[in-house]
Amino acid sequence: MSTVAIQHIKSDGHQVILGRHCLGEFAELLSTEAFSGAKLFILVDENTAKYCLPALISKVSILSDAEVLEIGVGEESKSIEISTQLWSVLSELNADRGSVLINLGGGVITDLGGFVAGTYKRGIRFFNIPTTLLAQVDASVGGKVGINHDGLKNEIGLFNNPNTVFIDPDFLSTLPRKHLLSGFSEMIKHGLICDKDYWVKLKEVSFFELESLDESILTSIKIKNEIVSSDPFESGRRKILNFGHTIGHAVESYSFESDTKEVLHGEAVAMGMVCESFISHRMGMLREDELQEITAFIFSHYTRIFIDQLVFHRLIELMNHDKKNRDGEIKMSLIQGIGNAVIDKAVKADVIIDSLNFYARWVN
Ligand SMILES: NC(=O)c1ccc[n+]([C@@H]2O[C@H](COP(=O)([O-])OP(=O)(O)OC[C@H]3O[C@@H](n4cnc5c(N)ncnc54)[C@H](O)[C@@H]3O)[C@@H](O)[C@H]2O)c1
Ligand SMILES: O=C(O)C(=O)C[C@@H](O)[C@H](O)[C@H](O)COP(=O)(O)O
Ligand SMILES: [Zn+2]
Repeated sequence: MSTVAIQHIKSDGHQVILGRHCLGEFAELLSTEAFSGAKLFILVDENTAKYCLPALISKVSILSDAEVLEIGVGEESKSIEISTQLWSVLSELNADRGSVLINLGGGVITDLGGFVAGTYKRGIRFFNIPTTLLAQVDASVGGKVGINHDGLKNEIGLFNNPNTVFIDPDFLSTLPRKHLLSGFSEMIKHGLICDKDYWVKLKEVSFFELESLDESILTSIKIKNEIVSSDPFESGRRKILNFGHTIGHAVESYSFESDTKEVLHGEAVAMGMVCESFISHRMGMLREDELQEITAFIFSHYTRIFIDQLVFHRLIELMNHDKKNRDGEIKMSLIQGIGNAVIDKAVKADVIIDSLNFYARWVN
């Protein structure tokens, strides 16, 4: 959109509103009868408190009276301990069923905040104001909320939609490049699973002029929104959004328990997409040249994550916990050519090991 007019995208019973200046609509909404007298709470982490909260309050002045709940930065905060602390603080501050939680941050804040809002007193209203690329194009939309548990990603959670999602790409101006790239990985996924033209366009994206990203942010939100609206509770088609995640989540979970340096969600998904493209090729669904095209593009943006061959079996153990599995088999979402995903494909451990070796040894 290289700063297109504000977009209103209808979702499952709520709206996603996108655009620079869209927060003016949030200010209007909060001054309506539906929110009159409601106690307002804003959930932030240390970075969004510093980089995003002042801008939010200056654009939505009613929020200057809101209670700010600040948590530590990073994936570790997506935990039952932090959830418990937030439930307690809400209770101490007399939050009632009419109260409202505003999640201002990346995917950690929107996943955790949506979970806390959905469970506190059996559910209070909440808004998402995503401030990372990853949360703007993926995490804030679709209603999957939750926390990690026993070292497993998103093991506990709900489907719980916000009242409205307000996406202002201006927030991205302070986001470090590694987090921009992490979000870009989910955009690549959107192209690979259902839009070949978009995949081709993404090859031209520049991170030096952030405004040039706006058009792609809109495309990604439309893709994600269309998929989740067609299958909100992931009984079938929605599983295509999990392409790259069977292996990606196992790598992230492994990074929690090992000395490996922290692996960001999008980085792990980028690795997962290379491996799962290899598996798609091995199963006769993806041509060799397409596999090479995907792999070369991903390696041109992301450095290789090193995982010792000796722990490949541990990754398989972690994959045995994936939510898509059935009948004791690892079930993956794969691609049948670029732009076309398929679901529920049973994949044997030896093929997964081969894909991890392909990733570890790939050279252009
Ligand atoms: N629910 C879903 O559908 C869904 C989809 C994709 C990912 N996720 C989840 O999202 C999480 C990852 O989200 P993320 O990548 O946004 O991580 P994050 O929330 O940890 O944010 C990344 C970093 O950016 C900082 N930050 C946020 N906004 C900023 C800004 N505007 N300027 C400067 N710094 C800023 C944060 O403090 C953090 O350090 C993972 O837990 C993943 O599982 C959920
Ligand atoms: O919205 C979805 O559906 C997704 O799968 C989007 C993913 O990018 C996201 O990482 C999601 O949180 C994964 O969910 P999970 O069910 O595999 O835990
Ligand atoms: Zn993801």
